[in-house]
Amino acid sequence: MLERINQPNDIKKIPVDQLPLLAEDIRRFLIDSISKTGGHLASNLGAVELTMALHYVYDLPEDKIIWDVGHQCYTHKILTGRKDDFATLREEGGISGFPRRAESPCDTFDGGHSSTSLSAGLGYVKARDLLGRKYHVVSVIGDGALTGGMAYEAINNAANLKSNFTIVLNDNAMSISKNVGGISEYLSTIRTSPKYTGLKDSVLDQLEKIPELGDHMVERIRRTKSSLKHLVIPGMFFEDMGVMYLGPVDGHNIRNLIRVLSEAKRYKGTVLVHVITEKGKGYQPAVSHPDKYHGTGAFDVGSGMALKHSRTTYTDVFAASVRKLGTLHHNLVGITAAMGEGTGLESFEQAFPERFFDVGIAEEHAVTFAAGLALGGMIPVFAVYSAFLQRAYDQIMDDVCMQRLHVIFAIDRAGFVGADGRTHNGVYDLSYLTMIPGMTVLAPKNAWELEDMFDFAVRFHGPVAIRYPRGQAYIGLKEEREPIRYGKAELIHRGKGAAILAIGSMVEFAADVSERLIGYGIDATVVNLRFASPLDYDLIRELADGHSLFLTVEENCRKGGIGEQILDFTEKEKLPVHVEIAAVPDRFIPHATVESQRRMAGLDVETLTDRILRWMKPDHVPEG
Ligand SMILES: Cc1ncc(C[n+]2csc(CCOP(=O)(O)OP(=O)(O)O)c2C)c(N)n1
Ligand SMILES: CC(=O)[C@@H](O)[C@H](O)COP(=O)(O)O
Ligand SMILES: [Mg+2]
Repeated sequence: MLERINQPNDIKKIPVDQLPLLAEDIRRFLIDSISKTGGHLASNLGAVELTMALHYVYDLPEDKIIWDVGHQCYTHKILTGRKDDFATLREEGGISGFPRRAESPCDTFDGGHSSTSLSAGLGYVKARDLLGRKYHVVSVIGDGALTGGMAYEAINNAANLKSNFTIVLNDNAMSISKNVGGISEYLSTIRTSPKYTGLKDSVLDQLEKIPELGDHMVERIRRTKSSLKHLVIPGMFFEDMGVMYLGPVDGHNIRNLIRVLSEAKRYKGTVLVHVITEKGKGYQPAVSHPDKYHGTGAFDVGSGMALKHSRTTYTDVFAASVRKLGTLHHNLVGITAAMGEGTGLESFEQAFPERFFDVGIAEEHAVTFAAGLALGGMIPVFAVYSAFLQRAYDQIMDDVCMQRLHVIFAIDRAGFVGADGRTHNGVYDLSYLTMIPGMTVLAPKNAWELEDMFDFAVRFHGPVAIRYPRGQAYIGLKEEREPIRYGKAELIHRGKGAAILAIGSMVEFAADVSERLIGYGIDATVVNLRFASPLDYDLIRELADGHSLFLTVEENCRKGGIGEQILDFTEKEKLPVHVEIAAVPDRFIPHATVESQRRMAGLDVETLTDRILRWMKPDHVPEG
């Protein structure tokens, strides 16, 4: 059946009663394909029928389907002619794991970060109406993404709309972990309420009874609900916000989905179709552990076991540290914005459930919530991915830093992240955090230093951020373990001529570069900066004597990074040293392996070595 799908709208040539067979084929394809490349398996398995129904009802690329986050868009990619590209999913030069407008005219909004689809959809709707165009706009949002504040800002803005805007709520009761909070409880009440059952039947019964869907169908349903307002009516929250609610609908019954979506398409106003799906559907290991298969590496389909086993990660080190600190400090609390598993904070949750807060996908709230906790006498640790913290910039600045509050930011995925690509690369935090007055920013060179930095951060008073990369923790330079002192760098090796000033993940590279340089007769100094803010200007000033070259190395963008700050300092102080800056260039680096992304940015041992040789030995001919 899948061989009949080669371009957008091919699905419409398949009779409705055969669509379940196509769904089976798609699921088989997804499991087989993702087991080889890795990817977001469970969310995609759950959204197969929903995506098929959307493609059946709407005309692409004229109509616009906007996927929230976008991690569930694989069936959409298959149905729009990209099936054969799945062998390259999330690989360098291959298709992205998220919708990308550059990849297909059927991708209408680039995804990656959560809770944006309703705002983007409403923007399309307004543009359509103003320009007198006729296409339809559908935003597909998960129950997890619906915990994000932007979604409500958009719903608020969509009130009283007089033209069609369809929101599909794909509710599987899961974020990455189990969805939590008030909205999740509300949705669960709708799903399970006995009062709802009768009403659900009546919605579908009415649709079933009408052979040709009447124009006024939705209005009739709305009137019926209004007259029953004194009961607990499913979706009344949305209705009260001015959004027509349809559902809940079984998200694996394609025929019903097509009928309800066709009806929603006719409605003049904002309509929300509440679709119930099962995350991981069709693959038992993913149904049993949707969190583990939310995003996965390559795995064996038979056993469900991962093909690669990673060694201790920085996330593991953080998890152990924060748990230990939780035992020592009874006022330490952990906060996550729906990333308990990814950040390792779930280990703290197991030990101290009453001191753990999953606030939903609400990074802005998490930061100001932490500010309140700090003022109330707690030591909050907000564990968050670097790229997602970007959302909460104003809150970090005004609510935490201006009030000099002791909030600890545990910033995971700082640096390149590989397969998720440019939306998830955490290569801006050193710039956006160090420019805030009073913010202390650290980055560890290895596993032990991360532990030491958390000990330091808990004893510190004031806002403090520790950033560390995705993946395996570096276990070299174990013997270099000077105590952490505020604003002080660690001198790993004192040489002469050239000094490499590196931070975090790049200290390992600096050590490798210095070893290579020995072969060229250069005894380079190696500095582990440790603090990005405040920088150790005393040491920098001291090193300017005896070194004609500084190579600064950071896995962060050049603009506003530590390299620029050191260059600025040496110029202001008129220090007799040339500063070479190795940092992420001024462009978005696409998905690839982390090694390759670093190479694209010039952050690899060969390039760094060449940069020093070019300065120290002008006759040097670069390798390759
Ligand atoms: C701003 C932001 N924070 C966190 C994430 C990480 N994240 C990606 S998907 C997801 C869960 C989304 O749940 P839901 O919308 O219900 O989709 P499902 O996976 O259940 O299909 C989270 C927390 C993100 N992409 N963006
Ligand atoms: C879609 C999304 O934002 C997350 O699922 C993300 O892909 C997780 O990344 P990690 O694999 O680094 O936890
Ligand atoms: Mg969900």
